[in-house]
Amino acid sequence: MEKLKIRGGRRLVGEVRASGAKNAALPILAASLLTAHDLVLHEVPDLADVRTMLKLLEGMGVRVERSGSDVRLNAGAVTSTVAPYELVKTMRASILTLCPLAARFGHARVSLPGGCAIGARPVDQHIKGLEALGAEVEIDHGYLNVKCARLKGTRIVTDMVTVTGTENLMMAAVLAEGRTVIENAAREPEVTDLANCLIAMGAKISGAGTSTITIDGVEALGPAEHSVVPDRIEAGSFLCAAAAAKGDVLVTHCVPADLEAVIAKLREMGCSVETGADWIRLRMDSRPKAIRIRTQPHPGFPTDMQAQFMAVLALADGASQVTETIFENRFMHVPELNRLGAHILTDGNNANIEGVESLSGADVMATDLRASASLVIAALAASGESTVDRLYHLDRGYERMEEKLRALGADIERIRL
Ligand SMILES: CC(=O)N[C@H]1[C@@H](OP(=O)(O)OP(=O)(O)OC[C@H]2O[C@@H](n3ccc(=O)[nH]c3=O)[C@H](O)[C@@H]2O)O[C@H](CO)[C@@H](O)[C@@H]1O
Ligand SMILES: C=C(OP(=O)(O)O)C(=O)O
Repeated sequence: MEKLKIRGGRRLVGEVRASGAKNAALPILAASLLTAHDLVLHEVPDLADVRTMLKLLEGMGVRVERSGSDVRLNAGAVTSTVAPYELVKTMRASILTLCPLAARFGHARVSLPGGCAIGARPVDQHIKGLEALGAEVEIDHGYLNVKCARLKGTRIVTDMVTVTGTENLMMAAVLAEGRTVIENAAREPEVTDLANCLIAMGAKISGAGTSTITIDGVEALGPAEHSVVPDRIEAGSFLCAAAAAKGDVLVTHCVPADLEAVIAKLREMGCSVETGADWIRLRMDSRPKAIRIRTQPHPGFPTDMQAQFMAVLALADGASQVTETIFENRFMHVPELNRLGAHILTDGNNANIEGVESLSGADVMATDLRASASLVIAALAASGESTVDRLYHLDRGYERMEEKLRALGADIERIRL
């Protein structure tokens, strides 16, 4: 068992580089199934979720060569179109293999991901869209079974904005016959990054990054090389760490335009934030101001930053309100933040945060990926020692987080029990 031991109260000063984005790397790795040719990727972060996706693809017969953050994939000799429960249960993003498999091979058997800590997270929009493209989808024994001839382009309007839903359907449509239009599409930068990779493979896609994506299907895709976009959520997490613990931190290898809503809220809290072409510098020396946050699909404030902001707002001068509109159960960090001395009350999807002057170290437990980052941030700002348990959540989505924080002056170490 591994835990993080953090002695808080140190200012964070220095430079930290964001890794490639988990949420872009995962769909792009799945996109390798769409071609018999090599897909060469750069900036693939070394994360538990990436390792799970590579294991899933290898299990299907995809050849994977990995060297640091470079990965070469070849799905020229796929032997299985099954995504087994044992892997899917550890990573919901496994559902992203569903549409590439159906589009290229005409069949797939993918375990239903099921609910998770932050909410029920159904995949009905993925299924509905794939059916509209002409596939037959059946559920048996917890698996989605898909059969289809060549998919046929159509107009799809999703009931809500869904990120992996948009990505999955875009991957189905690239090999379909004719034109597909996805309305109410997610506009997240990771959707655009996947589209850019697919375009490099020979797909015909326009409108990615807007709510209408148009795809003209092609018969086959070719080889490509692509660099995964920087992780805006990791970058934002380091900015929150500096806002909570105080200091002067420069985050490099990031896209400030992808973090507009986050930067606006950091400024509203009183942080000094400067940006350049691919960097963000945050300076903070005072107590944060209390603010209101409402999570929204991109370009609104991201749900994946909600927990980390709550750690900062726990220390604000005054009362803040956070409303979570995307996931029904994404406040599990609240009782743990309260163990560190925060005063947070939740009521449905609202959290009221009565700012306190200081937090104090405690033993806390991570419940999901961003909740773990939130606890690390709070512990960095707290006086005394904290431990953060259940690190496998953190390791799903942060590459060498403790090393990167140590380089900024944090007193943090991973302990093995
Ligand atoms: C791997 C990845 O990229 N994960 C991100 C992705 O998750 P993910 O793609 O799973 O999240 P969605 O955008 O699909 O979910 C948005 C909302 O739609 C609902 N929904 C979604 C699909 C569906 O078929 N039916 C349905 O009801 C979900 O339960 C949720 O309430 O976007 C989320 C929202 O920005 C982020 O928090 C996750 O980090
Ligand atoms: C919720 C997240 O990931 P996933 O969709 O993989 O659970 C996340 O990245 O914050």
